[in-house]
Amino acid sequence: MSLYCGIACRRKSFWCYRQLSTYVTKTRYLFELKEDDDACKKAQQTGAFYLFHNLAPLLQKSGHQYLAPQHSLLELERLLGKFGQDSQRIEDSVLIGCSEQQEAWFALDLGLNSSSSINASLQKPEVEKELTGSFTELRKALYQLNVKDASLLSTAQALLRWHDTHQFCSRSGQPTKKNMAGSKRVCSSNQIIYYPQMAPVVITLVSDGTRCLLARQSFFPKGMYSALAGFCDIGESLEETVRREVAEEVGLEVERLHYSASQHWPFPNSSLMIACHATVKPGQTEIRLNLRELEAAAWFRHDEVAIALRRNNPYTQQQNGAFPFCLPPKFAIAHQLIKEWVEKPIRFTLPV
Ligand SMILES: NC(=O)c1ccc[n+]([C@@H]2O[C@H](COP(=O)([O-])OP(=O)(O)OC[C@H]3O[C@@H](n4cnc5c(N)ncnc54)[C@H](O)[C@@H]3O)[C@@H](O)[C@H]2O)c1
Ligand SMILES: [Mg+2]
Repeated sequence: MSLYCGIACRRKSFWCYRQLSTYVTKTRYLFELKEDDDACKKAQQTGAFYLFHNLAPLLQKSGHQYLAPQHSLLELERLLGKFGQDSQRIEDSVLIGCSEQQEAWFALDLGLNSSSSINASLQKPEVEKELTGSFTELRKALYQLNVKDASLLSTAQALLRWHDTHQFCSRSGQPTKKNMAGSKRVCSSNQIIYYPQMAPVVITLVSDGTRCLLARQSFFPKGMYSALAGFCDIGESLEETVRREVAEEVGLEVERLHYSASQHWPFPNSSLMIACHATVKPGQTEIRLNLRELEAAAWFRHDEVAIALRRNNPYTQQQNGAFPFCLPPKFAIAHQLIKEWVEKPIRFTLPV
């Protein structure tokens, strides 16, 4: 990493990147691509594309892992040509990041109806055969993707879904148009700009000092338990949401709170997961389950949770009936929160 220069001068490109650290250079480059449609279109020529079909990413199996293949613009144009589509469709792609060498990464959904092309969506089996991969449900694939691909595909899916569901202005009813990068949509009749949104959600690992509280919803994979989660209501602080959600879902009063980390989560719509540890008042540990929200909740001992964490792919192992319960995938912040609780004592800072 070179020294952070702090001086941004305008030259040929939007920013002069000389002397900036790799991270700052990358960030400024992505900013430029979001602001400048021509620069973004140019970046597509040397960029890499991740393909989706109805929000399922194209993946290739390699042993027990899934890999997310990248395609060049040329390969994509050839593919669209083969299936009778014009390359105009590439304008539906969204920018999702770039490499340290400033190779821009894009995502394109070949299954959703395209706003920039009159042709219908591409048929999934034909495309899978052509690209020697399969469009796989992202939620299931998360267990077998590396963290970088999981994160990139989650961003891509969330952005593609947002564009698919925000094609009209909610004030005028007129179509909205995306910019080249897909970082916003604009209504041409009144110039209202729409930006992709995330709903804030708190996820809390409640502890009584020696045990932690895990719960499951009926749609979770069989045997999977996670920390308590809930959407922030309008007007609430993070602390108020934690206190309300824990009371609503398991009938307990949270005493102290410690912020841990945050994560974007694409399912079922974009959320910003804000992860916290919390304790309950000593002696007040009796769970009163809210059956409208949860199927089950229980206190788990440290050693039980530590064993569950060590399993490689709890989902598969649970299906075999070998273990009493399993935890969310490594990539999920719930997993990180539980791991943190198992590995080190938490210093509680915030009273609620
Ligand atoms: N990344 C992780 O580790 C992880 C772990 C657990 C849960 N989650 C996510 O957290 C989210 C919230 O958890 P939950 O379902 O227990 O929340 P919740 O306890 O608030 O219950 C969901 C209900 O809240 C209501 N609601 C209020 N505001 C809403 C909004 N903006 N969007 C949707 N519904 C809203 C709806 O009636 C919905 O049925 C879920 O989407 C889930 O995917 C992520
Ligand atoms: Mg909940």
